[in-house]
Amino acid sequence: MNPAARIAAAIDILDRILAGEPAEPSLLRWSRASRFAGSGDRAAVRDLVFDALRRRNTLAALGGDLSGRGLMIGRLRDLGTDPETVFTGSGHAPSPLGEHERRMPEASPAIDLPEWVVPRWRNSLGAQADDIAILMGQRAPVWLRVNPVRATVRRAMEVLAAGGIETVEDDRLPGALRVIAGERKVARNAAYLGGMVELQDLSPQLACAALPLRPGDRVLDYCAGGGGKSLALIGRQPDLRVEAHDADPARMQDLPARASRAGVSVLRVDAPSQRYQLVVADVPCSGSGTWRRSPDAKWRLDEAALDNLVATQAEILDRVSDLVAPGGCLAYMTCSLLAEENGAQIDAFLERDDGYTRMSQCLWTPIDASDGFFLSVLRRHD
Ligand SMILES: C[S@@+](CC[C@H](N)C(=O)[O-])C[C@H]1O[C@@H](n2cnc3c(N)ncnc32)[C@H](O)[C@@H]1O
Repeated sequence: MNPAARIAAAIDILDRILAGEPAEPSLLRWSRASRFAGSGDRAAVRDLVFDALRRRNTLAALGGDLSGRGLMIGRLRDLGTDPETVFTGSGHAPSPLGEHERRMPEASPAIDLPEWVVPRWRNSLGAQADDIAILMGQRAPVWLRVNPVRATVRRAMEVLAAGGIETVEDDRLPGALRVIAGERKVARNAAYLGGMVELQDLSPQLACAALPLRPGDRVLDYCAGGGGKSLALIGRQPDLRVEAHDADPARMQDLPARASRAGVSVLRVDAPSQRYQLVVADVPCSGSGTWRRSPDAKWRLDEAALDNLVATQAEILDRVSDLVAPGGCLAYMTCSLLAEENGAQIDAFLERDDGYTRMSQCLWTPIDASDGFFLSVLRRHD
């Protein structure tokens, strides 16, 4: 496919997404119906669609319309390319620009967030709010966590490099590697398949590194999902006894294979009833800190869904508060940047439950780390 044909494909997919279809199924449907498209075409079309969703308001303003065509016209203008050179109608290129599309719209600065989110975003992030919104319009870097059970950092970097994946270490955390070339090859690389590295963004790695852990501690990962936090914690302290729980056990189905690849063991528990030295609650959230990875989610979230998430988070806090041993810690985490899911949620919990003291609290953002990620560590009184 030539560049114009890829843009034409992205226009069709974006129109379906704007009509309400989720992004991944739309892309999959297009891939299945387009056997002629090679892997390079599929990756390029995916990038066009996701780039457009990340900066939807900006590109729609530049393209004069919130539609697949408007977004692609806006993207070309943003890149300094005259859209008429691409929208030619010849071959598989999109049809020529209409009269209204040819007119360059008056520049109006746009923030790439849903309108209802903007006041909450600014209220949560203060003076950095608009800069963070701009960073959320860019592609996310890929980060790896070296698993010390399987390899040294140097060895992991060598195995990755042998497969064409270049990485650099990061001053903020030993064992965190930023991928600077070959991102798409990671899942097929021997270092990944052999458990030397896991895909994990820098910010949750920093959060896991900040948790208090002692050899032999009993730890509960209460919202374990695929087990990213469990594995990161055992990587730091292999003598932990980690148990994983999730309200939806199917979410943990990959955990045994991931743990065995990493050379560690994690016990899955249906109904935790013991007391633990550390309980991690990596609660369901808006994902607003990861919107550059899943920009579709940014436009699909609505106020009612956010209210439901905030209520679920409060219920989880109330439920896990009794699972922490006296003197132990509760680590509340979200990949959100919104105060109501983060600091305000913890303030409200501490008002309801006087058995805890806040030990530390941190919000990482793309300005100082990578994805937006929140951690609050609370200590249960003896
Ligand atoms: C942010 S994800 C967890 C990601 C995971 N910790 C990781 O690192 O891969 C939140 C998880 O919480 C689970 N969940 C939702 N409601 C829950 C509840 N009431 N109790 C326990 N887990 C819940 C979801 O099924 C989901 O897997």
